Amino acid sequence: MIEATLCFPMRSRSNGDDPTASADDAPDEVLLIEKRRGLGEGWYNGPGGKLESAETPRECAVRETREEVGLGIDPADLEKAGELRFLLNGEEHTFCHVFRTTEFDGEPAASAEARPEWVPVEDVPYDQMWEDDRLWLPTVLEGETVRGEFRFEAEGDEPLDEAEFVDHDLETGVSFEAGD
Ligand SMILES: Nc1[nH]c(=O)nc2c1ncn2[C@H]1C[C@H](O)[C@@H](COP(=O)(O)OP(=O)(O)OP(=O)(O)O)O1
Repeated sequence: MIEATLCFPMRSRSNGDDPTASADDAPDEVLLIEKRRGLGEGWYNGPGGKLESAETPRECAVRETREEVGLGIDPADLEKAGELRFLLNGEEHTFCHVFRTTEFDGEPAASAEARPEWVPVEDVPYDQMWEDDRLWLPTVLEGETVRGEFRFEAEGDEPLDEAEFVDHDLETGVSFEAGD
């Protein structure tokens, strides 16, 4: 079983040039990446990746976001927003911790792994993402929490991103342990 993370940096568009903007405006843009290699290559997602040994999910999300798009994040500024379990042919394939943050340093820059892009929340390209994302990501981008299980079926040893998405269970408004 793979343990992995996804991180969704968010900002408020109106905090740019708009003189009527206030810092309290709800975040309405999310930083997505076009993934250039690995699982889900060619699709949009948040920065993220697999945990390295002795790393916590928070540390992994911070490291992957720095490596993939160059943003600096304090682990304490990550808000836990979801836990997703991906099953392939009935077996647990990946357990993914989802984080959201509005606090980060720097400007996103492309890397060998990822091309970053700020996207208005209402324009998230769900047709160019994992099929399960449309089920849980809108809730995460609204500031809520999710816990889900997503079942994929494949013939032979096809990877998860070539498998067929068959069904799911999803809960919203879940609580996570402090420090998760
Ligand atoms: N069904 C799914 N929906 C989704 O939105 N993201 C998924 C997903 N299944 C896997 N992921 C994400 C979680 C994690 O961020 C990433 C794992 O992909 P990879 O194994 O290719 O990791 P990386 O490309 O980051 O590789 P490393 O840098 O070697 O860790 O894919």
